[in-house]
Amino acid sequence: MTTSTAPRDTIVRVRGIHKRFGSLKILNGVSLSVGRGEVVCVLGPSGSGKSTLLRCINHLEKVDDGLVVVGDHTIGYEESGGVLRELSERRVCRQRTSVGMVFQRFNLFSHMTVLENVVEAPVRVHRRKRGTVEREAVELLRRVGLAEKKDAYPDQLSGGQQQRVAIARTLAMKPDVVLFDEPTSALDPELVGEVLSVMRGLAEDGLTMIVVTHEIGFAREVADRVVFMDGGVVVEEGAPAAVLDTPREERTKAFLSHVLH
Ligand SMILES: Nc1ncnc2c1ncn2[C@@H]1O[C@H](COP(=O)(O)OP(=O)(O)OP(=O)(O)O)[C@@H](O)[C@H]1O
Repeated sequence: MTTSTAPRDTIVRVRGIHKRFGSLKILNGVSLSVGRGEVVCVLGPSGSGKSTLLRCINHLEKVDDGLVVVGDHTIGYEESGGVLRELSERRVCRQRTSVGMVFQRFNLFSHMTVLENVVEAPVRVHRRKRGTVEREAVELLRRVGLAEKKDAYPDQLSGGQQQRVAIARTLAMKPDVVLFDEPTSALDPELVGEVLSVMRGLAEDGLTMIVVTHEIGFAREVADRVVFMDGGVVVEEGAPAAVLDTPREERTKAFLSHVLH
């Protein structure tokens, strides 16, 4: 958490995005700005569109309307002569590397060691030198507390350890922002704490994070801002204490009383 009150550069701008699946409207004009180094936790009931929002931010889903700007890039588009043109899938893939994503299911490559899992994408996608990437990967594994497991295979690790490797793998791409989609929901309860503790450390180190979570305690403690979504819109947002302890909107109150009791 950042205690400074100085204004921060905005790194992510989500502008009025709409997304439907068939006749179902899932996002109905969501806007969100995230400052560099800011931690934003997104809360809301099941089906409110939280995962879809993250998937639209990194263009895993294409929006029907609206724009997502990360740093200098309008995700999925390039500007030429004041006109936005859609990028080819190959170029979107490269652009997408500025937006890291940690999923509920970590899907590590089972035939690769922990170190190989972390090194694979920077070498393949960014075509960086393996030696340099390996040194950085060991440092990242140290950061998530798993340097001693670098030669292990995923099935030799607990779920919590695999998720920590997945976090290191995401960081290895040096993203401008990391999206976490319920990163602890698939874990046994006793393994949740170790992943949240790694995420808390990354927040303290100044990583820009958007975290969809049901962990209200984490949101209260680590978030700079909490965003409450329902029905595909942002219902309320603000400092964690304001949204969680003195919510203004009835829908936020109803959700919190349901999850906290
Ligand atoms: N690819 C898809 N095709 C059709 N419907 C989808 C697709 N992806 C999501 N949906 C639907 O969109 C709605 C919102 O889903 P989303 O996963 O964004 O919600 P959520 O707020 O993250 O919920 P949860 O907390 O349960 O993960 C759900 O009703 C879901 O079934």
